[in-house]
Amino acid sequence: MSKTLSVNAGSSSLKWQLFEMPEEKMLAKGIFERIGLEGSKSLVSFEGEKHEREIEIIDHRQSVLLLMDELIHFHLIQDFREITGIGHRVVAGGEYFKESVVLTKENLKNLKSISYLAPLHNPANILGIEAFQRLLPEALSVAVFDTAFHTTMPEEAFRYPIPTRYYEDFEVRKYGAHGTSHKYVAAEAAKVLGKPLEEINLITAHIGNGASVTAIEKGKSVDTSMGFTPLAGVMMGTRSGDMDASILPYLLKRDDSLENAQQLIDILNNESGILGVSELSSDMRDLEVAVSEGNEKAILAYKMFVNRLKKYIAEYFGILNGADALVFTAGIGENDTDVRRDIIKGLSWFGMELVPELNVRGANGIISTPDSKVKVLVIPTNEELMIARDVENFREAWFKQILEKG
Ligand SMILES: Nc1ncnc2c1ncn2[C@@H]1O[C@H](COP(=O)(O)OP(=O)(O)O)[C@@H](O)[C@H]1O
Ligand SMILES: CC(=O)OP(=O)(O)O
Ligand SMILES: [Mg+2]
Repeated sequence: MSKTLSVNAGSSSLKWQLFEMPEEKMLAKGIFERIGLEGSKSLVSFEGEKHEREIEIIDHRQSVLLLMDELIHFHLIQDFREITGIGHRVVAGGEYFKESVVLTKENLKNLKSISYLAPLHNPANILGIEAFQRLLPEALSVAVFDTAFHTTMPEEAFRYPIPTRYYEDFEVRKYGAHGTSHKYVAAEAAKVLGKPLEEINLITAHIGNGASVTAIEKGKSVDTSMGFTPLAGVMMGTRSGDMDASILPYLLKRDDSLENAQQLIDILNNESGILGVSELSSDMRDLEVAVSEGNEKAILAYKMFVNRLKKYIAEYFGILNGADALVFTAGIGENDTDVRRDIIKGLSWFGMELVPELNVRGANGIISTPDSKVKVLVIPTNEELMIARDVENFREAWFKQILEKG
């Protein structure tokens, strides 16, 4: 028996779970949410108890320090040495990391060199990795990549229609993200549907602060909405999603406050999406309060958000030549009944209809009518469990290696 800590740093949150492995017994879990926003808070739950406190959390660095404090404060561990394995979500692995790896010095160095593939995420992921390596130098430290699940995409999906040399010389291609989540919910959805994953096609919609839609054919990712970086695809909390690249040089010329392209990319990553259009907040809960008050910018942002999701979902019905089910997950996908209702309302032609009484917050399973040709499911994601499993896989190999060495 050993304790494994999974750390999942998202763009607006840091989620964690402490497991007893290999039993997969969840000992405690928590989330630091609305990082960098007003009203940030920490939630910790264990043994049926829930602890919530409002606390100003400026950035991911602070959330890592708070996590360390909370593990001791709530007596979840007496000593950090009880944690013998720690798994980190890392968003981008690029061409170099196609599967989970032990974070050796060499791997960490290579990881640092590809932060440009996920500028909002990889630096925060690395910050967590280094903080815990300092604290737990003996523990097995593993990186689990969002991009790994998407390595099965065919070339026609992952290439951009730009000169071939940009792919061959500079590895410009689609990598996708949220793969650990898409993979987890796909496997869980197959169980709910009572069909082998290898025999069904699914469209999974991971809608959190970052959002992506994936086309999954017989258990394999064949296309996904995020691209070279997690800036692409649907509209998000602070990210624009897809747009015409010609807008970049145009704005650089027109907007005197812009000095270089990087500044503009930062704006597309941090000041766009729901925040940029609503001029209010990046958080869907705040947006919906403003929508209910009749705020026009908020209403437009909401409509645009739903519109982009509908387009990708519809596109993937085409890529898959039909799907057995559409799966909603992540912060908005799991909790937001309005977003689910409005997406499905516009896609009824594809054979999906919701049962309003089933489309509730906290739903877990099928929420569509028995007659729906395509089932609609809500599956709470569990990236942390997937991460802990990968740590465990390495631990077995690691022990074997030690035994073999005698
Ligand atoms: N009850 C809820 N209703 C609507 N949206 C919610 C609810 N709970 C969380 N969300 C939204 O989920 C988003 C965060 O999702 P999450 O998956 O935690 O993000 P990330 O992992 O990208 O940081 C925020 O926009 C938040 O407003
Ligand atoms: C890749 C990505 O956007 O992740 P998150 O949704 O956790 O920000
Ligand atoms: Mg997330």
